[in-house]
Order: sequence, then structure tokens, then C-alpha cells
Amino acid sequence: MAKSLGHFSSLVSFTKTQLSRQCARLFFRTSVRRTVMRAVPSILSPKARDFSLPNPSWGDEMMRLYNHYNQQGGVDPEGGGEQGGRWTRLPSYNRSLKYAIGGVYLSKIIQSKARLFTRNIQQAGAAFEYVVFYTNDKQRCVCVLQAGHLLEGPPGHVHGGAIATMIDTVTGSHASLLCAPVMTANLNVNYRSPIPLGSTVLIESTLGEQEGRKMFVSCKISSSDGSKLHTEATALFVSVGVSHLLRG
Ligand SMILES: CCCCC/C=C\C/C=C\C/C=C\C/C=C\CCCC(=O)SCCNC(=O)CCNC(=O)[C@H](O)C(C)(C)COP(=O)(O)OP(=O)(O)OC[C@H]1O[C@@H](n2cnc3c(N)ncnc32)[C@H](O)[C@@H]1OP(=O)(O)O
Repeated sequence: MAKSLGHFSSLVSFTKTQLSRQCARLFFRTSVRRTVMRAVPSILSPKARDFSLPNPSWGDEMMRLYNHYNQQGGVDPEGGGEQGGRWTRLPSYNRSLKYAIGGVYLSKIIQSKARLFTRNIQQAGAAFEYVVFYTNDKQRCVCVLQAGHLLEGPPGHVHGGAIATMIDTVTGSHASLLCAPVMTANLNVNYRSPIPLGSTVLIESTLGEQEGRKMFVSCKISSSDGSKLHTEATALFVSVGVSHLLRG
């Protein structure tokens, strides 16, 4: 009896040692993994950051318009609600290719360090803060843009190149919704009135004619209350094969 008890207690202490070793190993592995994950979250994080969600840099006007379009069944303030006027938010990542279906391998082949131009400034609110919504029928898109202080052109106002960038981005995203991948073949911009730095504006994109691979899109930028027209533009997008992107 005493012998079998001794056997039992040595078995327990052996199991305890094994368990504590395993726990220590597990703890070590977990804490190492946690440290690595903390150190390089952008590489290992399984979840991509969606830049079109609110962040603390968004001002009252940006938030008001975001909430307006984001509400389920939110309708166009200009009354286009019946014609596909429900708005859906378009997620936005800084690696559009990587997060497209089948794009993860292409993004490695093309350029692993590539980041979307409008989403690569670290400081929230410093440059392009924007969110794009599209209608059910995908005929229209609206973008709410808050233009940060790094986008200055004429003193106190937004740079024309930054405005053209946003027009290209919104109309390009719009064309991509219907036929990705696309490339801008032509962009015409008429600057009607300057956009104050720091202001929130609306960029509206409307799909025009579609002829084979060609998609014509028109666009206007107005003040957030719609009272002032800032910019008008037309764009032509041509849908391309993936091989066109690989050719360089
Ligand atoms: C799995 C992959 C997924 C990838 C996509 C993933 C995600 C996308 C999602 C979101 C994207 C996010 C944000 C979007 C942000 C920004 C968008 C930015 C887009 C750009 O910033 S992009 C850079 C600037 N862009 C270029 O760097 C283009 C250089 N260029 C070329 O690459 C070629 O030039 C091309 C492809 C345009 C055409 O070349 P091509 O050989 O394919 O076709 P071709 O020449 O035959 O033209 C076909 C028909 O278009 C007519 N046509 C052509 N060009 C014209 C012009 N300028 N004016 C009037 N008509 C024109 C022709 O007259 C003919 O018309 P027709 O058929 O009637 O004869």
C-alpha cells in the first residue's frame, strides 16, 4: 500500500513538473508572440485597418455627414432617394491590391512596399480624411472629405493637385466598383472656387456612358451645405487586364 502510494505521489509530482514545464513553455511562447505582435502589428495583424471609419481627428461636419450617409436607408439630400438612393459605405485600405480578391499574391509581385497615396500619412487628420458611399445601383458615389493642413497649395487653401488626386480617387473607386481594375485615361478639372484648408466638402461622382472598356464619369465638389461649387471634373476610365498592371 505504502509502496503504491509512493508510486502515486511520484507520479503526481512528475505530472506537476511536466505541467509546469509545459505552462512555462506556453507562457514563454505566448508572451514572445504578444511582444512580436505588439512590435510589428502592421505585418502580423490579421485584420486590415479600414481607413473609412471615423477617427478622433474627424470634425463635427465630417461626423455629421458620415452619420447622415451611414444611416441605413439614408437618402440623398438632393432627393434622389428613389433611384437607388440608399448609401453603402465603401471600405478603404492602404493596400487596395492586397485586400482585393486574389490580390494578395499580386501585391507581392508588383511591390510589397506599395501603399495607397491618399492613405499613407501616419498622422490622423493631417492630410486626406475621407469616406466614400455608393448607391445600390452603383450609378452614384459621394465622398465626404476633410482636407488636412498638409494639403496646402495657395495659402490657407487646398492644393489643386490634392483636389485632382481626390477626384481621381473617388471617380476611380466608382469605376472600380463596376469593373476593376481600371486606369485613368483622361481627367479634366475645372477649378471654380478655392477650397479652404481644414474644411469638409462633398465630392459627388456620377456614372455616365459606358462603351465597351470605357467608362465616363462626371464629378463635382461642393461645400458641405451645397451652397458653393468648388470644382467640376470629367474622367475617362479604361478597364484593363491584370497583365496591364504587371507590365508596368
Ligand atoms: C485582382 C486585381 C484587382 C485590382 C483592383 C483592386 C482594387 C481597386 C479598388 C479600389 C481602388 C482604390 C482607389 C482608386 C484610386 C485611384 C484610382 C487611380 C487610377 C489612376 O490614377 S491610374 C494612373 C494614371 N493612368 C495611367 O497611368 C494610364 C496610362 N495609360 C494606359 O495605361 C493606357 O493608355 C490605357 C490603359 C488608358 C489604355 O490603353 P489600352 O491599350 O488598354 O487601350 P487602348 O489604347 O486601345 O484604348 C482603349 C479605348 O480607350 C480610348 N482611350 C484611351 N486613352 C484615351 C484618352 N487619353 N483619351 C480618350 N480616349 C482614350 C481609346 O481610343 C480606345 O477607345 P476605342 O475602343 O473606342 O477605340
